[in-house]
Amino acid sequence: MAPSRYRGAINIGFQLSIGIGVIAANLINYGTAKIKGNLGWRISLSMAAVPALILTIGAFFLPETPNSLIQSDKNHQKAKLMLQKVRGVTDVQEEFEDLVKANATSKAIKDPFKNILKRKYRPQLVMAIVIPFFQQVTGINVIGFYAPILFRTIGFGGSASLLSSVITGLVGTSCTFISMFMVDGFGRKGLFMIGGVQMIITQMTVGGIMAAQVGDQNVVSDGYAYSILVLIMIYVAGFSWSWGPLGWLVPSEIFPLEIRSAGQSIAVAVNFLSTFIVAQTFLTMLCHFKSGTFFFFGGWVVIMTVFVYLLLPETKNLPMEQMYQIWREHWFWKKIVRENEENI
Ligand SMILES: OC[C@H]1O[C@](O)(CO)[C@@H](O)[C@@H]1O
Repeated sequence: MAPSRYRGAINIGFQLSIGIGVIAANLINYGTAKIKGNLGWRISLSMAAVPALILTIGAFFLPETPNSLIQSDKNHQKAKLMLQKVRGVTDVQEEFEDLVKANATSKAIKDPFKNILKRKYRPQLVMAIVIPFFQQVTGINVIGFYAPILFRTIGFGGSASLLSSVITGLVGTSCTFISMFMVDGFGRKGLFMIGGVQMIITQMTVGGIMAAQVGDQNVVSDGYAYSILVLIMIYVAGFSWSWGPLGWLVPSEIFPLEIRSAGQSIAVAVNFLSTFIVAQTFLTMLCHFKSGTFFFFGGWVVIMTVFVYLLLPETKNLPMEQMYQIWREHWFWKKIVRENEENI
């Protein structure tokens, strides 16, 4: 329902909320870690139930949306009244008719998972898989999990964990906020390129410094330690205005209605699966690759930046109904989707 001119900004609210949640969790952990005895971790763990509790109680007071009233075919008049209430105006006829039409269309859709396998949807299927995968192999969660140890290793001592939460939290959230203002004007591809280059340079440089400086004693000079801190901040900034929000936004806007539910499910499943795999493997990877870990993820960012440059069309400001055109006009995808146009 978001107007196409603001679709990017509104969608980025999702990643922004994740970022605010991460800051809140980090600060709670920092505070509870100071509690003596073994009460700290219990408080920290149980605080995770607070947002869930608010949502659960809130659900009891949540009114039906106009959409769900139309969907359940209960009462169109009630749906219209609800739409008027939500919008705060009485003239909602046009939007109401759109909703009824969209509902009829979505009811007519059968087998979205079978549809998405058709050749004409190949670009969308590829994007549904690779974009969330790429978001995770930027290595963001490795930096997030490993940052406290990294900062301690290079000599930041006790303040390391607060420092890392400030870095991954405040820098990240502010840059996601900036992304909200840039995404519909400047475009998705530009942000992907800038963030990608930032992450490549910073990861390669941190890897280089770690390889050259961290010996058996695990100490680096102050100058190098501060350089690593600044480099990690630039890396987090790069992620937070590119792959962080856009890794959710782009898959959400490229699927036509016929495959939207399947496409979104695949994208979210690939994201969580990739997050799980990276989280489960990065400790072993750090033990074996050491500073090579930074080159490994940096290498992925090179691949994904080239991929976006060559294979992802710009999607800013385009109404969702016209999105199918971008593949027909694209130098590569047109060969895949056009050959099969008679099969639409
Ligand atoms: O939402 C996508 C990703 O962004 C982060 O929240 C970091 O800002 C990650 O923890 C998550 O995997």
